[in-house]
Amino acid sequence: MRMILEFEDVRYTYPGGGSEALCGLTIQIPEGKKCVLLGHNGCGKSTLFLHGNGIYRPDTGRVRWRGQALSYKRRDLLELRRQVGIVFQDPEQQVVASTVLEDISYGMCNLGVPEDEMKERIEAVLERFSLREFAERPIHQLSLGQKKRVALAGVMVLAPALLLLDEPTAYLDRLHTERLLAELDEIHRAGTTVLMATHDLDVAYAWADWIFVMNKGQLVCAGTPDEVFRDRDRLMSWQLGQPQLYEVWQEVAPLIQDEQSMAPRTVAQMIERIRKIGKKI
Ligand SMILES: Nc1ncnc2c1ncn2[C@@H]1O[C@H](COP(=O)(O)OP(=O)(O)OP(=O)(O)O)[C@@H](O)[C@H]1O
Repeated sequence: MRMILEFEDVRYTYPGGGSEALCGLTIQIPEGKKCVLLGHNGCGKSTLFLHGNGIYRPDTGRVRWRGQALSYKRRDLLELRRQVGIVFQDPEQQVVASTVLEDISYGMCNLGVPEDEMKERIEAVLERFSLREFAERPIHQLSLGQKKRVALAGVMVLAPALLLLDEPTAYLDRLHTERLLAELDEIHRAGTTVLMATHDLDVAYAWADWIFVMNKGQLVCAGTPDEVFRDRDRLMSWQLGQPQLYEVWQEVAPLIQDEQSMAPRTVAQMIERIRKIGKKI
């Protein structure tokens, strides 16, 4: 597995912030995966992201992009930020211009993308994120969910190699959560590595193919969803639990004598497995 972004023993304390936010964080983000980052409030997820595109610089330790230690020179940082896109938890932090169109153009203007190419990319992104009808709309007239889409579109228009998303499903209803996950699948299929921080264990379980768990500024676990969610006591010690579907399956599998090692990841998959076994009985 090739690593796209790596942290090696990174320590970071916010100026005047008291205790360390990252306490020797070592993590390797594999290229081409759909990754999820779990961890309780304040364990350092956002701080990791802000180191990932060089907004913050470690006090000690190293961050590597595609095997190379980050350079913090202005020009190198601009290039890094084109490749590592961050979608913040709160779109108000991110969506800065007065209309959707202006906002989506903003990053490309900063990078000096030629006008023709800019137009092409904007068209593609408006289409892809179903934002055409909002293009001329003042941002303040949009709902929170719509602002989140604009923030994602504004990052994706730069075609990053790695997309870091901070709690993208927070405050979204079920339909919009499913729609977002489908869009992230699409983004991933088109070649972008995705790392999503979330508190929603069910979303993590249904969507991720690789999961990281952070606790108190360090990485404490990494693996497939099945590996990570197996040990309930360990998860509880990090103030996490198990996804609902996984918990239900632990009870159901012995009853229907399903011995496959992989648990189902969605309700639809679980129903299919139960039906199959039912037919045999
Ligand atoms: N600007 C700041 N100044 C001082 N301390 C900060 C600042 N931002 C975050 N911290 C502290 O750094 C630690 C890590 O915070 P961070 O926001 O990275 O956690 P998180 O895992 O993203 O949390 P959440 O799940 O609540 O979003 C926390 O103790 C937090 O209080």
